[in-house]
Amino acid sequence: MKLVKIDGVVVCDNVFWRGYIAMLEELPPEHLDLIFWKSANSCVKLLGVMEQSGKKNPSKGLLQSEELYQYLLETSVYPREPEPLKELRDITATHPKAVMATAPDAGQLMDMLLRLVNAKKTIEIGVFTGYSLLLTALSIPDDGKITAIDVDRQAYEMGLPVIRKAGVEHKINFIESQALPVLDKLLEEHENEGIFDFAFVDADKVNYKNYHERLMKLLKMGGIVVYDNTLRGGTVAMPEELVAENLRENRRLTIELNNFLAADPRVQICLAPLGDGITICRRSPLGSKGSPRLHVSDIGNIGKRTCFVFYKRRRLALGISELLGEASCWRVMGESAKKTTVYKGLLKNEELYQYILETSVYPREPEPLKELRDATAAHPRAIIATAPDAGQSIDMLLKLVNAKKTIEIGVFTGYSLLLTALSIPDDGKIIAIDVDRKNYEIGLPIIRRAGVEHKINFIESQALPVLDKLLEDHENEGSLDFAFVDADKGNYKNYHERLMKLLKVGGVVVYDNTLWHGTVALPEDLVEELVDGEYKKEMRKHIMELNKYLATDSRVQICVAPLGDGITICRRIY
Ligand SMILES: C[S@@+](CC[C@H](N)C(=O)[O-])C[C@H]1O[C@@H](n2cnc3c(N)ncnc32)[C@H](O)[C@@H]1O
Repeated sequence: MKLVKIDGVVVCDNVFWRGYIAMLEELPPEHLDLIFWKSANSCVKLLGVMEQSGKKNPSKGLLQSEELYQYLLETSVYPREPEPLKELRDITATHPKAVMATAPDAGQLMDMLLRLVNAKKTIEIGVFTGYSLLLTALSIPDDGKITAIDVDRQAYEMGLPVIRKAGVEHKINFIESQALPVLDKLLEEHENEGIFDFAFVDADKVNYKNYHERLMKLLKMGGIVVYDNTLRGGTVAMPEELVAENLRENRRLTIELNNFLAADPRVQICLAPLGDGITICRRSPLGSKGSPRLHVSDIGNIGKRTCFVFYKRRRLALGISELLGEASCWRVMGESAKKTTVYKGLLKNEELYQYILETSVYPREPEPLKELRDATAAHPRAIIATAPDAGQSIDMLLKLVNAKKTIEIGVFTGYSLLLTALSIPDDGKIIAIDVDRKNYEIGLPIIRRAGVEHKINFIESQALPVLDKLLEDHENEGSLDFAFVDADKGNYKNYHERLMKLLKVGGVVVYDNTLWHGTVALPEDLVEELVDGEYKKEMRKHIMELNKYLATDSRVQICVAPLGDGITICRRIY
């Protein structure tokens, strides 16, 4: 590791997180004002280490820099945070354990999910001062109900005056108790089975799997459970010996949970690096698309343990989730780590990104998509393909809006197109537009073999005239359930204006590359002009403009997630 001090600033070249940690331990604190860190993918990363401690919402350390996290909060989250939530966040900041509160960026995604499933009956395990509870209460309708459980009423009482003032206390049934007996009590009444739309779990990690088992009965099909802290400050991707001793047990439990959820065929999942990492699980029928790429032949219990019996590539494997340690579970369901996905640099290190891919994304990626990803890897511009982690969230969103009619702007070799085609029903339709058919033809044989070509209407054209043509026919207004935009950044705002007419109310549009390798949070003079054939500086300007524009557009609810190269999810409100 090379450390150089220039004008009081410590500059460190080619350090991976291993060196980074060692470096922080070695250096006296007065040297830690600014560290520039040049990583393998030639994107300069800026770490404001000392500044972090003074922030009201310091990042939980998942992203490439504190600046990127603050950019996300200040551009997209805070401007839309309802006043009572902000007040509750400020009160919580005075609590000695303020770090436990749900992060506002994770909160914004939860709000989106609550509205997408039209949540009315929800469960919250782990209330603390009530940030996620209040956001849920503000999101659900006036006759909605939240069963909120925490062992400690004192912290809840810090937030209670704000909840009262916001006029939503009547939606909350706060129970001061251990959560397990409350869930078991609910399950004694058969009519409670399958009646909850949504659950949020942010409590004792040791019980997450027990909560999951109960929630699989309490949630309705299509209902959502969100688990918090599933990336644990990134420690899940670190070798144990590099993790502070007091964090090891939670790291171990989190790794176990992640493996368990990745193998659970009862849910479709998405692991997103928001807050401290959240895992979204959508309860779906056994054997449906989006469940692990394992053929589940049986599911049952041995004693209190849940067992999955599955085949993989014609070999029978018996995976007893609770009996398997992380290594053996991995062996049963893991993919060998082939790097066919280009890391876009948003997270604190590539290891964390690979962890998400290998734990939650690749094991569930349908075979044709994997094939298309491999075929794309040989393309000289493979970097522009939609990232599989972003793809997994798109698949979740498609399901949540029951998408049938969709549009895609920017097809390239067809990764996002194929995943959409696999996700929508057999009579679903996708209008897919790209100026270049040649690349689409790389993926086409795979799309054909997957038996989904009939859902696709590929149009080789500039996208704007196609959208304008669609809008000439009034019948097309409000006809689309979903749109994915991943093309020329300079036109995103033009696409948005058209899509606000073509999408139905409640429909979703996802924009790709909205964090642009993290350069949105870098000073302009640190951004390289041209990288891998992309005009970084110019695109950054377009993207930053778009982010500001979307943040103030009242026609949509938004959520920015650092998946792939950053995606912005917009749900049309009116
Ligand atoms: C980032 S790639 C799309 C990646 C794709 N979503 C995937 O899953 O791999 C961008 C694509 O947008 C196309 N494109 C650029 N400008 C366009 C325009 N004005 N209209 C239509 N397509 C355009 C490019 O040809 C390129 O294939």
